[in-house]
Amino acid sequence: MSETYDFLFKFLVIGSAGAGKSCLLHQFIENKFKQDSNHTIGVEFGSRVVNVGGKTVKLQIWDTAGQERFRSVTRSYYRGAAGALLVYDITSRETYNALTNWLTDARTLASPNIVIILCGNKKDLDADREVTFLEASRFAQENELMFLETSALTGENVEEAFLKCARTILNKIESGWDLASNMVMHHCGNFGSPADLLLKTSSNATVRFEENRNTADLRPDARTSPSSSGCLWVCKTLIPQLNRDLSTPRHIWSLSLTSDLKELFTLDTPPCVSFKSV
Ligand SMILES: Nc1nc2c(ncn2[C@@H]2O[C@H](COP(=O)(O)OP(=O)(O)OP(=O)(O)O)[C@@H](O)[C@H]2O)c(=O)[nH]1
Repeated sequence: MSETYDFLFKFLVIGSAGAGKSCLLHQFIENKFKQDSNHTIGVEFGSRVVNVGGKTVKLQIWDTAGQERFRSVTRSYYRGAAGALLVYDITSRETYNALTNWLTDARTLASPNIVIILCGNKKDLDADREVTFLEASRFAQENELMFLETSALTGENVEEAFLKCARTILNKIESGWDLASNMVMHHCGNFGSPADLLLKTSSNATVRFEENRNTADLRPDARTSPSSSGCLWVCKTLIPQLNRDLSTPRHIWSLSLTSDLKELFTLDTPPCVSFKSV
């Protein structure tokens, strides 16, 4: 079933094992507490369409395993993320102490511009608290993070955390944040359907597709008419090669944009398109 939305953002939920990442995602998607949550193995995935400031935004959320042994797997999912919930458990100083490492991963592997909200989870267990609100809010301020204390159990601030992050990304895009000047979208993986690949750009942007050193400039006449949120490029209809090649595992291609990418990536089926700076 197809859904329509103005923007799609890839989100990550990162942080140490047991902090409550899977429960936060479950509360956000299902609106209830996940009983008997087990350790995540590798990566899990959920999505929800929300309304942010009058725009429809699809959040494509990747819940990563916090256990160290999955670190190399989860790291490969960071690319292309526009936002992240960085989660610690307020009753566990150990999970708080690990925040700097998670933050470094997010900013180096996703993007230095990634919008991050720090979530002090298990707010309902205030009596067992090991990390004060003040201490964490200072850490957030020093590291340019937004901050909320949440409870996946009661649902307190869960919706707010995701929406606050989405709102900040949207504000940045709408105030002309050029997320992708000199950026190359880069994919190495397996697509379900190339029809899902869409790019929104400003009306004067040009897009170049590169594959095995062959390049093809996308034709301006193949764009849909400019809308308030920019031009929409539907790559499937523009580049016949995409139909063939995007479903090949580990096929590598890239898209370069001259300017003004309005939307980071738009794919329904994971793994999604990601990008890197050049
Ligand atoms: N009291 C309380 N318990 C919570 C809350 N969130 C999660 N838990 C519990 O904390 C434990 C770990 O939760 P998970 O969501 O599985 O933790 P995780 O961060 O996804 O762990 P990994 O998948 O190993 O990285 C489970 O026993 C949950 O029931 C919360 O807000 N309050």
